Amino acid sequence: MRAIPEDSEQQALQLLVLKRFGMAAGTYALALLLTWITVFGGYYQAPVDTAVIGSLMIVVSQLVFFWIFYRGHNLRFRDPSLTEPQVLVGLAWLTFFLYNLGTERGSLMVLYVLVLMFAVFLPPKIFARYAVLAFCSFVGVSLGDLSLNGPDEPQALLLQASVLLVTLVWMCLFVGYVYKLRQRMRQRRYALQAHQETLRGMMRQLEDLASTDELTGLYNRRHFINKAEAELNRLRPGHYSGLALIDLDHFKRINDVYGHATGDRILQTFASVARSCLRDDDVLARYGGEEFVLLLPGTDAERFHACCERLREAFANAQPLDIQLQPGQLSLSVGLTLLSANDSLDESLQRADEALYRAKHKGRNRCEASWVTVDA
Ligand SMILES: Nc1nc2c(ncn2[C@@H]2O[C@H](COP(=O)(O)OP(=O)(O)OP(=O)(O)O)[C@@H](O)[C@H]2O)c(=O)[nH]1
Repeated sequence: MRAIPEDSEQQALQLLVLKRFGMAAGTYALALLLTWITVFGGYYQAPVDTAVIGSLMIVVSQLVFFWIFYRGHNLRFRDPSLTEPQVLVGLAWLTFFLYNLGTERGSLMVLYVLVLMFAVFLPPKIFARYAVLAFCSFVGVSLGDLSLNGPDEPQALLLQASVLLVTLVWMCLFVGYVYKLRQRMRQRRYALQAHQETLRGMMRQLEDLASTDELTGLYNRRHFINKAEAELNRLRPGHYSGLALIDLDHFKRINDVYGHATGDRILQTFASVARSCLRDDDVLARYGGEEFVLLLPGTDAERFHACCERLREAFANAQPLDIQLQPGQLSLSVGLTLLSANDSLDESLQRADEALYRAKHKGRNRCEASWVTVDA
């Protein structure tokens, strides 16, 4: 298709519209067949030229519609199916055909129903307008014929007009019913969409709850493991991510001296200090108790070490509100390592843990590294 709609929704709509056009074109093909059956069957009372004109009307009008749909010009209109113009063309052609058919037109007036079937999804008022047009066209053509050729079975005309009237009234009532049904279905769809939106929101909340540590608002251990595994799978050879275990020093002492609530506030202080030191892509999680774990995607030994040093210093200088701490009371130790492709998360955590142990052993408040990687 040459006219490319803006998004997939428009593409789906255009596909639907083209399918409907295909149905209309198929119906016109049958109409063409009928025209020539009446001609060859000897029922067609006008000169054959008029049948040729009628057939050309069908072919040309369908080519024009096809061109409009093919180029996507129909998308500019409120109803991209162009139902009303199509029904108008259908009614015009049918009236022309029935006029030329002569007295046999009564047996083919049912074709008005066929044309109006394409309008059943229009609002009832608009449908009724086309039903009235169809009725007036048929009666007008029949009366015109009557006045030109004299009264040829006027009772038959009355019967035909009555049958058409009853059929069209019934169709109008049916269209009203279909319209109400569709409105009800649309309302239900909106209600369903609203429910789905609420459910999606609840799912998001649940996911947040399941992946977040309540006290610090950082990711929890389970979520970190998932993220780290995903990062490991993404890592290409020759590229590294930093992994660090961070442990607050002498935290038991802080709890003992200032109380558990203050200890909690200091854990929260660490979380906010760390957030301000890190980028959005960095993953920081509470690993358990006063231990945290950090994953820095796409880094190297030097930059990762510098980042952890920055974090250590920022925490050492932090001043939690309403807590009177002695200078140097806040400190942390870090064990660093690098993750590389084909590494195992367990082994890299083990390396970071060994480095952390060394940092603690050497007097705390420092960063120690285990740079041995599987690439090395
Ligand atoms: N306030 C508070 N304390 C916690 C929490 N989770 C763990 N802790 C405490 O953190 C302390 C950790 O103590 P240790 O494992 O002995 O470590 P530490 O005192 O920091 O000593 P080092 O790590 O060797 O420097 C324990 O007293 C835990 O009770 C928590 O959520 N809130």
